[in-house]
Amino acid sequence: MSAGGPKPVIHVAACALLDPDGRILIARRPEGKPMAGLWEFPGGKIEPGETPEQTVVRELREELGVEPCERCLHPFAFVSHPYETFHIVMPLFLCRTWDGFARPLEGQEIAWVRKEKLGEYRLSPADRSLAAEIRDRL
Ligand SMILES: Nc1nc2c([nH]c(=O)n2[C@@H]2O[C@H](COP(=O)(O)OP(=O)(O)OP(=O)(O)O)[C@@H](O)[C@H]2O)c(=O)[nH]1
Repeated sequence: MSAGGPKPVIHVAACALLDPDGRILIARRPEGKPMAGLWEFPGGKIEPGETPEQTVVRELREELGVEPCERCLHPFAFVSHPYETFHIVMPLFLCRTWDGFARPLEGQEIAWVRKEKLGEYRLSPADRSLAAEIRDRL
């Protein structure tokens, strides 16, 4: 692709798990992955044929071993953000109910964070406006 040419648009779906104490789960991208070390909401790329809800259910299972029901996923916000080599479009769901105990299954670090403290973590650039939305609207 030539510099300044069109960038691929990547469709991702992510979820903020919210516990009864009002804390939100974020995960730190492990070494070896692009944007390693930055904190994000659990989720991943939407595979062909998947709905964003199905992506979130699959990724939460793979990454954290938790099982939300699809109807527990509430659309909260979305981002459309230009990165250097791609453009990300990502809905963020909110989930307060799930089965299982969230644990890091893919070598990632996880943290349960109060909404006021999200800004203290080094978030992926696309997620910074989402953290502000959570702080203001939740
Ligand atoms: N999961 C997730 N990805 C995000 C967020 N914000 C953000 O910019 N991204 C970016 O969106 C892309 C999603 O890729 P991913 O690596 O999580 O997805 P995946 O597990 O399906 O991909 P892989 O199997 O290729 O590793 C990455 O470039 C990631 O940095 C977020 O809050 N959650």
